[in-house]
Amino acid sequence: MNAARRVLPVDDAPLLEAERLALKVGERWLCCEFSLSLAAGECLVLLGPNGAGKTTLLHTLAGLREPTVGEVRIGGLPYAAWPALEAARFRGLLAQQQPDPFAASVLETVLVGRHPHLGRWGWEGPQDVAIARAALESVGLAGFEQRDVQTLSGGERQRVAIATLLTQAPRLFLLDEPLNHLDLHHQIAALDLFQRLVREDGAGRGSVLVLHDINLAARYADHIILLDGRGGVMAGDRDTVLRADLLSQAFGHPLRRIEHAGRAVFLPD
Ligand SMILES: Nc1ncnc2c1ncn2[C@@H]1O[C@H](COP(=O)(O)OP(=O)(O)OP(=O)(O)O)[C@@H](O)[C@H]1O
Repeated sequence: MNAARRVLPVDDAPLLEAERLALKVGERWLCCEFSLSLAAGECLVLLGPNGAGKTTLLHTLAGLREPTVGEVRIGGLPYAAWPALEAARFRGLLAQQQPDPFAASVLETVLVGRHPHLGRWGWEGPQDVAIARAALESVGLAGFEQRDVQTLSGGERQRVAIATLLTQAPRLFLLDEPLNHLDLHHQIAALDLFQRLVREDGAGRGSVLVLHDINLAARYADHIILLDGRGGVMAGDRDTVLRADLLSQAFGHPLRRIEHAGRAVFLPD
């Protein structure tokens, strides 16, 4: 092995760090300076009203756009230090939309997740197919392999997208509205699945989720970043940020907090 080759990631570094980050689109500041650090085993949820900047922030954390101010690091190093394929094995993004311009089978679509892992010639082997099949099974889509993705329902297509990300098998999951199109059962199943993966001992995984449901955020998040849509950011542990007054201000609608079975529930007035 070439001794000069950089070893990624840095030992014991947090999965994800943002230092003194601030984001601007056009003339508008989406968020003022804040910092975050996500360790293995943790889940961070991004909350805020429409247009507040959640997707822009997630894409910045994914390395798809430069921060206006500050720095993002994964595994202890800025994206510029990561070769693209190694970064794709470390972090994976579930995008908000899944465009399907061409006909393709569900299995072919899910196998796209293996690309960062393939050898020089880019052929998928039996092991890659087995990983893809296991991912489809874990989202309840065993038996859908040969279906054309263009014929799927919205919820089925979303679960194919989740299976594609599982097939990619990154350590850091970045999920933009992963519950889009999912019914209640599949919403909980998807969040439980990612929680299990993140909490698995020794796996070194973590997750960042954009959610619209405050109660699901209260149930699954360790940390919350709440964008108020006016450039304000509240970042911290779940119980520090999930306060009725802060949420009411950010969403522009009064909310009340109720304790039920040891769990905080937020109800709109
Ligand atoms: N290239 C751009 N030029 C101008 N404005 C932009 C650009 N990209 C994003 N925006 C604006 O930045 C704001 C934040 O967008 P973003 O998609 O990050 O919001 P969001 O919180 O994810 O919203 P939603 O909950 O509706 O999905 C929006 O008002 C959007 O119109």
